[in-house]
Amino acid sequence: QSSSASTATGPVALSTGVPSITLSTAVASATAATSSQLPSQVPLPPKQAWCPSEIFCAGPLLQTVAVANLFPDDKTFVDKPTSKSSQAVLADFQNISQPTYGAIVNFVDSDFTGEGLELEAVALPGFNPNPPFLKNVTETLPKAFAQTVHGFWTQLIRNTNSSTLCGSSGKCESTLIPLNHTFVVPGGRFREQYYWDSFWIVEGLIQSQLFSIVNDTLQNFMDELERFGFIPNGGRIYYLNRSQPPLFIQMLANYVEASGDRGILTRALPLAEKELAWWSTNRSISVTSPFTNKTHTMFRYAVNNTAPRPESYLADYTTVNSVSPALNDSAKAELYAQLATGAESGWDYTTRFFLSPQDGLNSINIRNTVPVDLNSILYKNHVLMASFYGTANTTAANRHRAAASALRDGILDLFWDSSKLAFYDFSLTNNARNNFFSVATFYPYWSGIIPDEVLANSTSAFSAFSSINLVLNRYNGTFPTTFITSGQQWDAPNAWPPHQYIVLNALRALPSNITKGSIPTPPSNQSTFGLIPSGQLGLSETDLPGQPVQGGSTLINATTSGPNADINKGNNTVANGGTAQPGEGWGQALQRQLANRVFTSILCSWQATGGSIPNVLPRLSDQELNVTQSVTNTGNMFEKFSNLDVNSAGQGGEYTVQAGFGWTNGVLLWVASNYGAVIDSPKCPDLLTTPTGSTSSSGSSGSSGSGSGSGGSSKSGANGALSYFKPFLAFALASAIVVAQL
Ligand SMILES: OC[C@H]1O[C@H](O[C@H]2O[C@H](CO)[C@@H](O)[C@H](O)[C@H]2O)[C@H](O)[C@@H](O)[C@@H]1O
Repeated sequence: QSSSASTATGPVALSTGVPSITLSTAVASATAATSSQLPSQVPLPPKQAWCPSEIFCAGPLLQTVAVANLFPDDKTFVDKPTSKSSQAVLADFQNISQPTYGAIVNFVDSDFTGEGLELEAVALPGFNPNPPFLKNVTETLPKAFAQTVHGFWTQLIRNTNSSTLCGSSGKCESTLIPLNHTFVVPGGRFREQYYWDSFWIVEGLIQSQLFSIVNDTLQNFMDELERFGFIPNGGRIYYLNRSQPPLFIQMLANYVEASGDRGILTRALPLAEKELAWWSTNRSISVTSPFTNKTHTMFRYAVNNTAPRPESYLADYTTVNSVSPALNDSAKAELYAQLATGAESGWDYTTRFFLSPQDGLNSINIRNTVPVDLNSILYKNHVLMASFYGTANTTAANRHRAAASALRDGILDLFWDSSKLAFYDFSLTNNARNNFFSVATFYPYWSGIIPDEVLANSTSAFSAFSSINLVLNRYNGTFPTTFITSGQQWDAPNAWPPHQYIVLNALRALPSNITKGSIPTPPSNQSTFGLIPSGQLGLSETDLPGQPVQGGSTLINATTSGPNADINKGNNTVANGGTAQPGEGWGQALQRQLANRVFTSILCSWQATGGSIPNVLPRLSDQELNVTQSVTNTGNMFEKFSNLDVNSAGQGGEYTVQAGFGWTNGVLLWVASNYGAVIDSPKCPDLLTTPTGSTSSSGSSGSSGSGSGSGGSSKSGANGALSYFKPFLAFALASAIVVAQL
């Protein structure tokens, strides 16, 4: 990226009583001399029937703007409504005689407006600043932080406001899918409603007793089911070829249980059936087990797509066109389909779904993978549907019970490895279990599937969960997505809030008779790695990611094996793991420790980026905040975290780490509500003296910790730390080189 986009930031006029949001509108910026011609382009991909816009979907206009690389984030352009009618925009594009950088910048400036302008902030009527769940939190600082985070909802509530487009003519075009009801956005570049994010947002809203917003969220999803037959990845037309992990039924169940509103089921049950039918028709596959020879109907992510994702056009175009030797058209189409499928899984992207990790993203093979998490989610959906119908409709209830039972058989047959005591994905390519360990191993427990070997006794149950013990002892932060450091955002060292929730709920699902007794001690001269069944992680101890520690004046990796590798081991507990409770078993101890780490990670990274609470949590000094380039910031609630620090955001992937952030708020509130009695005040590292300081958290997306950023993504943000930019710069540089070569 030879020049960065600048950001025009201005307050948006809002009516009284509505929280003010700041729209940061990225300004197009040429990445070469304005008079230079754009790089030559490869032939256009086929038009995508599901995405007919001639402006925002695959076609000459989008490819030309993408190749010009005007914005640090590909999503910026496709989120900019036009400022003229579609016909006028297309005519202006046709009239560009010389496609120079300058001509494309002028075109975008004159024909498009600010990203996110079709949205408006909405007040939360009757917002209660003191929700009852706060009574569950004992200590002063955790309680004050939970209350602060509860207040962040006010910054993330949106309505569609198409009237802001094109004055009163209403003929301008935007990618936003208008929604009839209020919704909650994740934050930062994610300006629209997202499917699986909403599950954790709903969990938090339930703690906050904001039931009408949960109802609105569900009504929007039901409208989408009526309109499209499925729930799209997110609220933009460029997401209309794919869904995301199907958690609608589970949101519905949690809402009905918390609010008592069974009335919603009249509308919801037929639409839930419609969603399940969509997954069966479009995403099921018959798999004959090499272990038992039984045939199971299972589910996979599988998007039909033969073009770059519009919101990541240049990224996909670069990935596909830089493979060496060059791919033919059908191989390109297959890779585009795999990339879109990765996005459908919610894990975009991860080594978990790569055929050969050394070939990286080019080898993504998710369409030929049967994922343990997706099938566990669908199993639980059927269990919940059976209970919704209950005795009022025993035929339907029995149908769902049978579907759940069949899926359970498939999950235990295909995914469960009884010698390693772990669940793994099934590879259709190799007709075998993938020997790749990830946090997805905990989904079946969360869904209520507990293998007999785990139920057998406390020793084998602990073995199945021993990786959590390793993480808490060996690393400073929370449970990583995988143990492979790849630069992809769903790999180490990134730890995502939703997954901490899954791990905690997996532990909660275990019966108490197998979680009694204290956490086992490793064999002599071994670390907690020695408690993990042989081969479970698929890595030797020394191949695990290193944990940086201060070594004199520099950072070095902690010892990688033996007892000293457990750098966070304390007396009866782990650092930032709370206080051991009388009589707690190992299951409760692991939950208490992980819940404290989650709280610590979120709070410390917020404080390190300028967060403070009057009379409870002082604002750090400018000298300290300068370390994270957060002197003018008020704290970031990050979307993902590093498991190497408790005050660091995650990194990697195709966009910079975002702040806001819906699911982080949701998980924090859920943890506060469920573990508040055992959450201690976090001990945040000193930014000036600890190794974490030099690489730790800072503003990322230009949004404040309160999640107020509704626009303005990433690199152009006011407070971005260089450490966050590095992966992107490497990617951008690679993109520029490839584009230049084309
Ligand atoms: O623009 C790239 C991709 O961004 C989204 O994915 C990431 O953010 C989502 C919102 O928080 C989250 O649901 C997903 O798990 C993240 O990986 C989007 O969902 C992708 O479809 C999109 O291609």
